[in-house]
Amino acid sequence: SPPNFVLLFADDLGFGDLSCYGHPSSLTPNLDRLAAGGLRFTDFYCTSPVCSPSRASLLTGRYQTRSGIYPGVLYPGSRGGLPLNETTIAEVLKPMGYATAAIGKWHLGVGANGMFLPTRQGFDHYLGIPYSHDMGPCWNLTCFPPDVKCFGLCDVGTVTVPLMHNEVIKQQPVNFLDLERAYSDFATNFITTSAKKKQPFFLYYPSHHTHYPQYAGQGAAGRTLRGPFGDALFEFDNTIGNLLTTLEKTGVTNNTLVFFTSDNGPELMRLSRGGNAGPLKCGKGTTYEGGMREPAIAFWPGTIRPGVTHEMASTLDILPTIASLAGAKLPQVMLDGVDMTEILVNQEKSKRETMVFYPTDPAEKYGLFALRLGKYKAHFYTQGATHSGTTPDQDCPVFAVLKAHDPPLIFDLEADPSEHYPLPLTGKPDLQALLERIKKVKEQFEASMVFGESQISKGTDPDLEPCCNPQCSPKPGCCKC
Ligand SMILES: O=[N+]([O-])c1ccc(O)c(OS(=O)(=O)O)c1
Ligand SMILES: [Mg+2]
Repeated sequence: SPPNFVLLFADDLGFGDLSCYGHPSSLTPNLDRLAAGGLRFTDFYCTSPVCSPSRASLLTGRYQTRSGIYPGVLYPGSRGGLPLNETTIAEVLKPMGYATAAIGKWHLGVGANGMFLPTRQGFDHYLGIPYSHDMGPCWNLTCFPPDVKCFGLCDVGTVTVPLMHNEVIKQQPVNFLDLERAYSDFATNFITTSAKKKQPFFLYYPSHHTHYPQYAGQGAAGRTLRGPFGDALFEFDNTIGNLLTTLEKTGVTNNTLVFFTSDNGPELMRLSRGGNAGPLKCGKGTTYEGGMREPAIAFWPGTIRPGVTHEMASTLDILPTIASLAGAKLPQVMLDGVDMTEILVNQEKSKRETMVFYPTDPAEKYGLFALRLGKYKAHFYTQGATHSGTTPDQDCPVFAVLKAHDPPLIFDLEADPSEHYPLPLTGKPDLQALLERIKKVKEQFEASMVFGESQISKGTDPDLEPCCNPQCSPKPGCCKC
């Protein structure tokens, strides 16, 4: 019978944040269990150093430049969103009879009359906050029990954060202390209902954890050595435990692929309340490894043998892989992802030889900033980012201005995963040959790339911000239910 899929997507979680990736004080027993019983990736990439573009690529198998989710991210009042003519993983699976649900952070558009929401993109059910939970004032909201206010101000001047059920606002502002329990119950009910009906299901759970401002309810707050960030991560891990228990109870564990990864690198700017990129350079907002190499785990007892793979793979590859495993038709569009079933099932080599790195704000005149070819990473442009500020590495903060490199900086990521030691190209014939290959790959990629109309350049309209009592005034403060 066709396999079920559970796609777990963390927010702003770094390559070094999980206990099974070496973090000394994080507490992630369920993710560690997935890693021990599944395939842990060491070279897995997202496609953008920030949220919305990365999520667009995950759900479509296409770079964000093709679907138009660039530059930057979507906001509560954005006019644009993931174009409805893009085919999401949910839409690939619906014709095969799958039940589909999305729970958590959408961040691919709300739009007029909720036209871009998950229920319009192939998901039967949605419960969540349609964008980052800092996109609304949080200084007066409770993030930890009994009444510890959230850290920082978040975005003042827009509506408070809404919890939506399908296309209806269920709560505004959301109560962060009850949120994870609501997500967990919604998810376990969805799994149980589908399993009882013997209907194959796709559960997409893009958690808000561990995005700023961190929050955690009873049972997670104060439970980890790592403090607030660790408690938020522990709450996410606990929900994952609930999902695994439900898969067991409903007897579908051996017929379900669980895949975990994260949307972009950690916010180093939050100091000890931020994430950790491990040995990788910089973090969120940059095209260094710390901004785009993510933790990733594939779990499917009886089908995927436990182990670690160093093969290169990406969020782009998840749609083609799920389509192949479900026997579903691929969308007839230019896909950038490749099927990685052979890596999962036979620990084969990856079909992916290259990975392209776009910055937060891609532009046709610059094109890709960096690319990886085999073990080599070439940077044609480098730039720091606000989200990667406060680290001792002077390449990471926003005052590390845009710099072109011709010839590109080239690193050997197997000998030097931290991108410390650029290879000396002069007088080395074999490196000159490598440089030529890299330039050829870049040319071919850029020739294939057609930038779709920017959805984010359509701007924002305050009237489009989700408001639970739209007739009220004065906006946005009156939107409370
Ligand atoms: O890249 N950005 O321009 C950007 C702006 C505001 C955010 O809150 C943000 O963070 S994100 O939404 O979690 O990616 C990113
Ligand atoms: Mg993010």
